[in-house]
Amino acid sequence: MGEAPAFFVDHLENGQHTNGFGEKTEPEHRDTSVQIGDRSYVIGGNHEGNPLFLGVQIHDKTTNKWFTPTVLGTGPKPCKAYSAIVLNESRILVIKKGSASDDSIWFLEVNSPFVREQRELLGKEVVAWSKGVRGNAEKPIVISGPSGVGKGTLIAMLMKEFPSMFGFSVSHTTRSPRCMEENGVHYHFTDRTVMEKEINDEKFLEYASVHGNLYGTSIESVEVVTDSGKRCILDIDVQGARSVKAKASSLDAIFIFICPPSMKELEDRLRARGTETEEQIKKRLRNAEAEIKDGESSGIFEHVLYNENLEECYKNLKNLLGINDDSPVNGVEVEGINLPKEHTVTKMEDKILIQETGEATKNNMIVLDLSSINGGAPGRTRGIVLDTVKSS
Ligand SMILES: Nc1nc2c(ncn2[C@@H]2O[C@H](COP(=O)(O)OP(=O)(O)O)[C@@H](O)[C@H]2O)c(=O)[nH]1
Ligand SMILES: Nc1ncnc2c1ncn2[C@@H]1O[C@H](COP(=O)(O)OP(=O)(O)O)[C@@H](O)[C@H]1O
Repeated sequence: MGEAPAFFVDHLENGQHTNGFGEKTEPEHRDTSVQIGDRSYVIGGNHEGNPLFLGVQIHDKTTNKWFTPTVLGTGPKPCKAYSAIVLNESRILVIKKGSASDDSIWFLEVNSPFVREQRELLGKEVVAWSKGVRGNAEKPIVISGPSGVGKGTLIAMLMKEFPSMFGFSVSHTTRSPRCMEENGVHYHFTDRTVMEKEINDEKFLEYASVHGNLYGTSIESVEVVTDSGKRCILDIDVQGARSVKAKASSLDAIFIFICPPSMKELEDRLRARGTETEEQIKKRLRNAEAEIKDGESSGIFEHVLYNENLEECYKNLKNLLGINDDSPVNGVEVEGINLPKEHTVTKMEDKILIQETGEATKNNMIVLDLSSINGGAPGRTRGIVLDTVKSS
């Protein structure tokens, strides 16, 4: 603290603070800086010597002092170069150049409500990272698997650990409620005639007859989750998954199939659960063989998880969704934003124009529309709308 890092002295001498967007050019490593009020934020290098964390340093003009703030949230890993631009007095957009497609847009919050609250709480200077994700990138998750494999258990674990991140699409069914099942929470329990009428009225995204009962996902049940800003989880059978996948107008979802370690174990779990009659158990086990075969070989499911050890399977599910133990707050795996390695950045109101540069380019432009961004630290900044404008 107090001592100016060498790179920044250089940078100030270069006088590159014209439009709140700065960049220092060194062959191997580039740092960037932006100015908000009396403060300059330098982004680059490592944070306090940790090679896994991108560094943040602050220079306060009024005191002419340097300091390293406490950095909250899982931030970006260092890379060779960054662009940064001030969005408003509380947020800096940081773009990693040429980095992995799901890791290029970040927000450094320097004076957001969360940062102010933490600053007060901790009694020191605080900034916070939040990863940017595309508005349409948080794909719904379709989970299928035979009865008793553990779908409900895994979904309940996700929802419990990440209540603000995931929402369950509550299906309609004509089967009777089990004890402990609540109408509107586990299922919308309904009559066959009512449900058939609603299916005819196009109120359902998909439906199927499973183990002798009708099950279906109403459009409304998915909308309720999406409107709440959460990522929708659907627990549906293989037929339902197939029809969701087949419809072009349907959900662009991630399809996961859960497999049991063996038929014997599946039977043991179903019996131990004690929610079905002997006849129902037999029917479910008969159907399970075909479901597993379909799940593993139909091409519907991009991911097959084996639920032998529950904790292990849950960990694998979280990994698959991009949530791991190192990033408990930052959420889900999303479709990334592929930024050109060489580019310039310009801000026009709520839009960020990223213009591809360099010899071998076609001068395409990427437009980030930030007018609908939401969320933020702690967690992701969602709602980025991205458009590519190809030069003719
Ligand atoms: N197609 C479809 N299947 C569903 C829906 N809701 C549940 N299912 C499936 O129906 C099957 C039976 O579900 P349930 O009676 O709750 O029994 P469990 O699988 O043993 O918990 C499971 O394979 C569920 O994935 C739905 O809305 N649509
Ligand atoms: N990996 C596991 N090992 C042992 N029992 C499990 C495991 N996963 C789930 N269970 C148990 O198996 C039963 C069926 O799980 P459940 O989540 O109801 O399955 P599904 O929703 O797929 O029908 C439950 O009693 C649950 O506690």
